[in-house]
Amino acid sequence: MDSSASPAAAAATPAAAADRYTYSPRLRWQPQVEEYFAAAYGRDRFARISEALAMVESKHMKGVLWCIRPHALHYDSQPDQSIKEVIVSRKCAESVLRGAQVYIPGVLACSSHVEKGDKVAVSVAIEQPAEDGGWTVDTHYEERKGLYIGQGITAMSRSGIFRVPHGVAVEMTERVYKLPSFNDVLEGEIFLQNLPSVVAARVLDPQPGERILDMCAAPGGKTTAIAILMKDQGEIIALDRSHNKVMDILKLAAEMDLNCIKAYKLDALKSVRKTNDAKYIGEAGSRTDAIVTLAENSEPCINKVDAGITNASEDSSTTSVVHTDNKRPDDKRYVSKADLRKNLRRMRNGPGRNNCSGGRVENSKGFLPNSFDRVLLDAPCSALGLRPRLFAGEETLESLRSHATYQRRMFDQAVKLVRSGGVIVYSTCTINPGENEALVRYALDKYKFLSLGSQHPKIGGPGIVGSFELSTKKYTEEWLTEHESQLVQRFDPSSSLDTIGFFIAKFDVQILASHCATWHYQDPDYLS
Ligand SMILES: C[S@@+](CC[C@H](N)C(=O)[O-])C[C@H]1O[C@@H](n2cnc3c(N)ncnc32)[C@H](O)[C@@H]1O
Repeated sequence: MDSSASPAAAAATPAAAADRYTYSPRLRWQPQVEEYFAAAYGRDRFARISEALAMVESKHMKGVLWCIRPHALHYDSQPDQSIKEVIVSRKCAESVLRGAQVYIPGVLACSSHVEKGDKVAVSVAIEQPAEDGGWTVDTHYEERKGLYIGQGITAMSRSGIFRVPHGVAVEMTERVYKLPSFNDVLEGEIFLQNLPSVVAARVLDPQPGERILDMCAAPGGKTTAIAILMKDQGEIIALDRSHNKVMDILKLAAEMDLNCIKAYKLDALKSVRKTNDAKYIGEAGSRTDAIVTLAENSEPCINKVDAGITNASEDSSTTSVVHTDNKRPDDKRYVSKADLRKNLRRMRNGPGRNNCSGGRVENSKGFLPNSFDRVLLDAPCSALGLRPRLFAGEETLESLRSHATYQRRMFDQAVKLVRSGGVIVYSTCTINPGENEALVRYALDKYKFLSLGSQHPKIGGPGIVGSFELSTKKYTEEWLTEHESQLVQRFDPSSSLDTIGFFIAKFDVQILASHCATWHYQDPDYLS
């Protein structure tokens, strides 16, 4: 925070002031990234996407579309007084645009002589290109035209703002986006979600009684949407690697009175349980390997166990005995009885909130292969579809590629965990084809038993066709064929739906006839 900084003096003429106090930011990208996206989308479409990303998306509620546009705000300072202004950081501004107040850590600069209760114009300082080729934030930046986000009343004087570490600095009274606040409105009754997230849960098409894995679940928006679609019957395992975020999932599930959700802290990259027979699992390029493991070491889903063999499971004779090597009968491996008992206790106690006691969350050791009917991988990503975004220059081609690598590793886990005949839904909130279409390409090329399934509802547009080759020819990225592009859905922020940028692919897992017998064990009809 630069306490000595003072924003530039007010614009000289009323016309210049009117021009300056508008909201029309230009999103900046790293040049190579800009080239890459221009190649994927075409220059004009990418310019429109870029413009849309800097704006707040429309809200959809119960079929009602709240279409919002920034409106011009007349900043009326007292006659004969210079404009009093507060400059905030980009992150702070992105929150303010979504309805937050200006908090002290977000204030970068403040006009001199600002007292508590003064009306101030609030503008944002965004990274500008620096001479060394990097980016710099300049609170004195003279041309802060089009970076005005509203006005408010200061909660303390200028010296207070730079002395006190926390708290509200400016209570916003006028915003360029007039968004209704839903804070604490109908708590537990409604949970606001963007349209593509709701669509992703529906595309998964979870059925009551099924066992679902939500690999990256926090804060639980899609998890709870899935639970509602399942009428709270069945089991949803919701994972996140962050303890506090798992708490958020459990809190949301409790608020919404959803009992079929079990949330665990687990790194999704380790979500396939390491059993001693891991060598059978193989690199799942071949489905047969994975299925052999299931046949020998199946962990039926809890609801299905409930349907028929609950008490029998407590009998030690039902403990799964796994021969890892036929030539060495002594070398038997047992799935821990303690784990089994713990699972049974959990079944008796009921799922959901019981997982959360005294602010602690359960860790999970992972899950057995082929043990889920459906898997949702709402992957951590570059988030280049989230709006409003005021700067995108921090992403490089290398950082985008590293997101893609991470997602592929997670997808590999999803493939191992889903059962034959099951479904995987992969989604991201980024416009980056490297994390979307290129992931689909990777999946279809690597796993021949996967195919793209048709999606319902389908309201997004098609995927991107073709490939990208970096001019140095060291890097090529393959996207989709024309046919495949029609099966995925892409939410383009610049389209008339006016949503965040989002991508959804649905994969159907082929049923392999030669292993049908394996699935009887998991079939609820068979168990009951
Ligand atoms: C896109 S958000 C998920 C949003 C969520 N599905 C929803 O609808 O509310 C991605 C989540 O992945 C989690 N995450 C990132 N890396 C992870 C990992 N290796 N294992 C598990 N969770 C991870 C992050 O903590 C974050 O909460």
